[in-house]
Amino acid sequence: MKIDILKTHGSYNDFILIDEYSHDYGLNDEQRTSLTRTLCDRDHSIGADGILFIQKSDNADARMRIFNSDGTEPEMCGNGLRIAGRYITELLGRDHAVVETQKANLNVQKTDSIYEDIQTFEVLIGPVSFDVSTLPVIHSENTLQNTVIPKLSPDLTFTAVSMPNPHIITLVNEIRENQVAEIGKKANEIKDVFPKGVNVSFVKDLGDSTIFVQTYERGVGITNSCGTAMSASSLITCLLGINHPEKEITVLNNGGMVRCKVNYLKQGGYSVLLKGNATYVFSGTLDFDFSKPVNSEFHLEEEFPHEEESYRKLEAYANNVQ
Ligand SMILES: N[C@@H](CCC[C@H](N)C(=O)O)C(=O)O
Repeated sequence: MKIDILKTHGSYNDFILIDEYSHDYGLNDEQRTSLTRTLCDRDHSIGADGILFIQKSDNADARMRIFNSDGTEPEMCGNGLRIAGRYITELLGRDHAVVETQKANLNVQKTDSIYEDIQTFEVLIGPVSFDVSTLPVIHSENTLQNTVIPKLSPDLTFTAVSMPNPHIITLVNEIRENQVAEIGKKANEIKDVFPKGVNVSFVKDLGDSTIFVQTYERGVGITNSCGTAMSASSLITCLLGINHPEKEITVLNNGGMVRCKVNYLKQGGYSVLLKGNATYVFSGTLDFDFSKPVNSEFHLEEEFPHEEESYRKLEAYANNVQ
């Protein structure tokens, strides 16, 4: 089967985008899982943190489904939604779109460049909930806030929040990647605490409304960044009094930088506005053999070097802020 693909990234959280909106490839979920596992393999294929499937929607402008590199389908993806938003708005010739995701229809808007000449989109992340049943996390109280999870670590304290995919966040003085990896892996093994797994983020406050976030993603492992995790981390720093709702927070990560603004909702609760790049890397056609995925071939059609060059400048700027 011939399938067009677009390689993209949001803060170097990288995705392959497959347009099922314009092309009816007739894929079923078993095939989507097979495509994802095969193509995301960094050693033997294109490599990516996940695949974004863009589809028609009955109640929004389009629908985004995200599959993690291990083939599982999570509820949401913040960096991916910016990319889906760019793709959909360009397809429809508009600046704004409403995108159906697993738990909610979300707004995506093209906005001012986050840094010189970068395709920038903002997405409103939600619904946000601290109710432990929404992650889920097995805990004796309704919320888990600033609390030690003994099976995970005797000294780190975590806050659990769904964005609506599940996150736990800890604030630390220093981020050590091997610790993020170890705790993240463990959290995804203790199914009696996190039955559906969890994204685990370590956050360092850098002062002046700036934080650094590193995340171990459920279904992927350590990534350069995670959009819903950076939104969740911004929210947690507001709850801890380090940052403030309605004020922009700069979030640095290993893939660059985004900006988040925590909003109070009139009806109570929060949403988070996530603003950042939606960068195209290359596009091409895949000759995919579902009976023998390893035999599949990829033909490169177009590269976007100008986008990559601009993004490198943002990365250099972000490295200087740290
Ligand atoms: N990278 C994403 C989140 C993708 C889903 C996550 N791994 C999960 O399983 O919940 C983002 O940018 O939010």
